[in-house]
Amino acid sequence: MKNIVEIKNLTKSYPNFKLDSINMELPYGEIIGLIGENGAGKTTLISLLLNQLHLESGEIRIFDMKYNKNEMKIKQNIGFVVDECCFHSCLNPKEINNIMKYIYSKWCSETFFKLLKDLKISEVIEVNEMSKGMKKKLMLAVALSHNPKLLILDEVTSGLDPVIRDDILTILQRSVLNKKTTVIFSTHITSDLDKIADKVAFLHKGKLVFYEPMDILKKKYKIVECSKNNYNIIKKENIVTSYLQNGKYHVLINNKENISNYKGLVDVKTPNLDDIMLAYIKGDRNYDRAT
Ligand SMILES: Nc1ncnc2c1ncn2[C@@H]1O[C@H](COP(=O)(O)OP(=O)(O)OP(=O)(O)O)[C@@H](O)[C@H]1O
Repeated sequence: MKNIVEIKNLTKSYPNFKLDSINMELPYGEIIGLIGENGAGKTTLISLLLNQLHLESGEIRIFDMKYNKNEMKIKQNIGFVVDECCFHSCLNPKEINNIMKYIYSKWCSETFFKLLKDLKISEVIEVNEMSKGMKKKLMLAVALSHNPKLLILDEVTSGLDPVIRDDILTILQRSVLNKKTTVIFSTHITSDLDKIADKVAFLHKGKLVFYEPMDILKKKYKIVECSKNNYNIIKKENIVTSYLQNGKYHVLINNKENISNYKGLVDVKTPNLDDIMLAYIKGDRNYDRAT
């Protein structure tokens, strides 16, 4: 099997939200970033991948297995970090190590204590004495200490200072290179993805807008800023989405458009992930979109 995870037509509904027919394949040894505005469905998708929520329809296969009969086998090979710290507040890392030895067959105390040292977490501080960032780092150390094939991380770098964030990104990259681990992580810090992601999945209102390799994304779009008159000279079939802000049109176009035709009439730049997300989200809100 060439994919570590296969998601087919995955759907989950709440009264005011639907994660809608998600299809994704996660290959071995890649880092996949999951982006989207607040409430887009990232945590819902991650919870489904961890079998913390029941899916309504569709299928998830991990290591070519489904959860219904193989939960233990699958979970032995997954490391995860979720938003809520899942350890009892009275425990310290030394005690957590003693518990994890019995939970994970491939648990490695040496790796765990080395990671705690690298991440500057004391072995004897109790969870209730830890800051939010320290709890995140503890969860990451646990997630990485049983040699997982798949890491599922919900906002692992949020609330952490830039130095620790950089250390974590390096640890993740190393893990992928050395062990062919696959990482899927949700984040609002798109610059972290610029540094390490192989692919990016963008969720918007429960739908997967795109799931693309980073290098292709970088070549696929341009952002054009222009007046309304000049907006009208851009070929409509090449406009992906657009919005009006501060009297200027911001237009996400696909790279087929020959921008040199409009020299001097529009400002053109290569968008980063934030620009692409903003264009989709604001364009969708119909901020006085040009017609
Ligand atoms: N238990 C629940 N009951 C009803 N609605 C829910 C429940 N959990 C999540 N939702 C709704 O599902 C939608 C998606 O939430 P989710 O937490 O997956 O978004 P997210 O992309 O992770 O957002 P954020 O970036 O803010 O963490 C939201 O509209 C949320 O209100």
